[in-house]
Amino acid sequence: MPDVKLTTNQYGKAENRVVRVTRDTDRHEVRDLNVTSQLRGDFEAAHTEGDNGHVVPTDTQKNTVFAFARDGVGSPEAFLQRLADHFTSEFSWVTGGRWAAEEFGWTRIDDHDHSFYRGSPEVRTAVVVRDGDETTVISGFYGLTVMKTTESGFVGYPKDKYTTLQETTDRILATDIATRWRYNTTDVDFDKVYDSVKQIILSTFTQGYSKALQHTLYQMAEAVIATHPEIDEIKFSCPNKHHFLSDLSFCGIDNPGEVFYAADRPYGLIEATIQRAGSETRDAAWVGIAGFC
Ligand SMILES: O=c1[nH]c(=O)c2[nH]c(=O)[nH]c2[nH]1
Repeated sequence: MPDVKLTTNQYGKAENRVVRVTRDTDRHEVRDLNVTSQLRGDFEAAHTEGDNGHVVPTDTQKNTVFAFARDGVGSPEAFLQRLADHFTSEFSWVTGGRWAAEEFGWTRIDDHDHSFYRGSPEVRTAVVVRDGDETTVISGFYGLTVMKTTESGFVGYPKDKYTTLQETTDRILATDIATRWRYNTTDVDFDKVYDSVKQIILSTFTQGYSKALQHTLYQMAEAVIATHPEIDEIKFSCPNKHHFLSDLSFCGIDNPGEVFYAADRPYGLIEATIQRAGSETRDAAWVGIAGFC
């Protein structure tokens, strides 16, 4: 046998689809989550000896998620922290873990009391990483598709023999916003800050002239960090959903920026992390996030 040792490990139940209906009154409320629970700690013997004495079953983790939902869910970030508190206090060898959730938004149909449609374009995300006494909360969303039909351009880039792109000062800017932001505290009204960050991102997208998607992402990040002292870092991953002006000259028709061909691939992929100057990093908390953010 080669000389090996166990290094990083975590385990749990992935993608527990929990739908919590609050029906204290006839006007029901819905929270619809996809929750993943993973424990970290002393699981050495399970791997090296097949000794399951420390292995809280993934099935138990799943049951705990559903049992906790019975007491109400609240924000996904608060729910995940309750799970973290439980597993790290109940089992002495569980020293931390990673709890993640997606949340799907439901909107009332005609303001109806108990009928909804999947009304939120974006999927909300939350991650809680517990390491001993340290808790890191990362929130975000993906799938928020936005477009502005002018006030965007792209000029001043280097040109070489492979460059065919024409400079433009009037183009469509469209993207699917994926973003995650890291809090420097757990003392947060997470639902309220989520709504605020989403609104800041959308408002910033509309404002002013975009010199590039990179420029716009940076302005969104600056605005979020300026408004929210509890946020130290924000990441974006945004495809540049190209809209090419359709050349109608073949049949003698002009096209003053009105008919576009929406290409689906290839697409530019613009990704950036913007951090509050002087703030501490928590790079370990980002491990496990698929892709850039
Ligand atoms: O906003 C843009 N950023 C780029 O980096 C880029 N590259 C490109 O061809 N078009 C664009 N647009």
